[in-house]
Amino acid sequence: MSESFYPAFAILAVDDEAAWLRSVSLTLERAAGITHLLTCQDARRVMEVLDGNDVGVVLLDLTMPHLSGEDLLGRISVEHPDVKVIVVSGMNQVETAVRCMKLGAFDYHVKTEEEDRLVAGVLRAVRMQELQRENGEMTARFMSGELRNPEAFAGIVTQDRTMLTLFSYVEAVARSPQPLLVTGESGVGKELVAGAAHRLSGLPGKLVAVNVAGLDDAVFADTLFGHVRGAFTGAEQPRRGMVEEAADGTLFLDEIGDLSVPSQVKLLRFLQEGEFFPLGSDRPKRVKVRVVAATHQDLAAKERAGMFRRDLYYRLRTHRVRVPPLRERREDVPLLLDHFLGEAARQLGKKKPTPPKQLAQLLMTHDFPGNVRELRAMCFDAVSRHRDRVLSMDAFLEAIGRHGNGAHPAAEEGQNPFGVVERLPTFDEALELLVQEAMRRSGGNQTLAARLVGISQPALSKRLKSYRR
Ligand SMILES: Nc1ncnc2c1ncn2[C@@H]1O[C@H](COP(=O)(O)OP(=O)(O)OP(=O)(O)O)[C@@H](O)[C@H]1O
Repeated sequence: MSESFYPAFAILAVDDEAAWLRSVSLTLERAAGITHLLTCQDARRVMEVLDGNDVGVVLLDLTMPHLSGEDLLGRISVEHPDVKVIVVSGMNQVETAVRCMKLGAFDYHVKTEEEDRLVAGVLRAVRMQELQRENGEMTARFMSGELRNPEAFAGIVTQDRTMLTLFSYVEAVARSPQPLLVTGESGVGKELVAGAAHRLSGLPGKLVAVNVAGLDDAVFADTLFGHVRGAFTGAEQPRRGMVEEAADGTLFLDEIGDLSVPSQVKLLRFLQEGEFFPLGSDRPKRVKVRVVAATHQDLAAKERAGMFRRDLYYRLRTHRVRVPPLRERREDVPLLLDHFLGEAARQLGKKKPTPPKQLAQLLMTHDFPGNVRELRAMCFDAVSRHRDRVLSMDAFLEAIGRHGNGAHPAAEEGQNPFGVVERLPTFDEALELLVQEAMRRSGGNQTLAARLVGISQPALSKRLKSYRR
């Protein structure tokens, strides 16, 4: 069975009339892209089909020879309670509808109603089934605490518990067709998470990344949806958009918080309908792509401020993860340091340098506003300057502003830390507090504590001794 069948489970249509089965199959495929459909004309075979296939939704006729739809509904509710049954009856009778709902039907439709309503009902049942499955899978994954495919995260170096829980979540929702929203500060590794989500999705198509920041609406539409020949002056050739490039794969929309409001409308329409119009064309195209969106912005705040459409926001955050900043997982710093020193040495054709013992400890005291990207850049800079066997701390000290050059960043920003203190400490008290904090941050390492506050180790040691007296 092709991977691109939608949805992941089958929809079983049961009716003794072959013409209705044909018509409903065509309608569901055309209007909702549903291609994973089984049909059954003989009511007596339905339980056997359910036992032998992964069926999530059943469309059930009520009046059939041999076995009534109501009897079947009762059996399905008992033997396959997770399956959503939509009764599609020839009769518009309230009493029958009420009886069916009591027997466990998910929904009740009448054959003569407009087909849009049935399609919407089927999509509701599909979504409900998907959510139920995702929920079950996530619970199982969290309970076991194990990753089924740890290799999908191999490029993401971490030992942090929050990150490992995030991996379990991403794995659990990876096969969902619904969007995944990845938030977190710049440089935390959001793009790496998107890559893992794609690898785990099992989708046969490509991962296509588009940075939507700064795209005006026309460029956004052209980039995503492409154009036909002659769509605008200069459009001499038709061009496929990124959505088509990502068909049966993943479309990664980076910096989604910067999307203009008109472009938000276009994206929402595509997410809701699964179809789009290339520029200059009035023929809709339909493709299946999984959307993963990322932003370093606070989308909830943007939504509250009216700068991000609420409907799109809720659609995008169906599944969501927040990648924590590096300062919230400082124990990752030594691992990442080792990883990037190795990577930098390989790329620069050098032998991997040995870092001084205190380096990791020093870096763990830094807040890394630029997160993992900042640490990576520091390592590359240090390795490119490196000559001797042991790596010099200087490049790192410079990068984190501890080299005695220039003022402390807090002072530069006009935020003197003593500004908030009611009673100013005396000079000696302030020094003692500073030394204590440096010792705390350096984990009791005097050499490192001395570097943090810009004095020599013997001078620090002398002060410590004087405090003990
Ligand atoms: N845990 C990690 N292990 C190894 N490399 C990482 C890790 N996290 C981030 N990186 C590396 O750091 C750099 C920044 O990561 P990435 O581009 O994924 O961040 P981002 O959150 O998408 O940033 P932005 O918001 O600026 O787009 C990349 O070179 C990436 O490979």
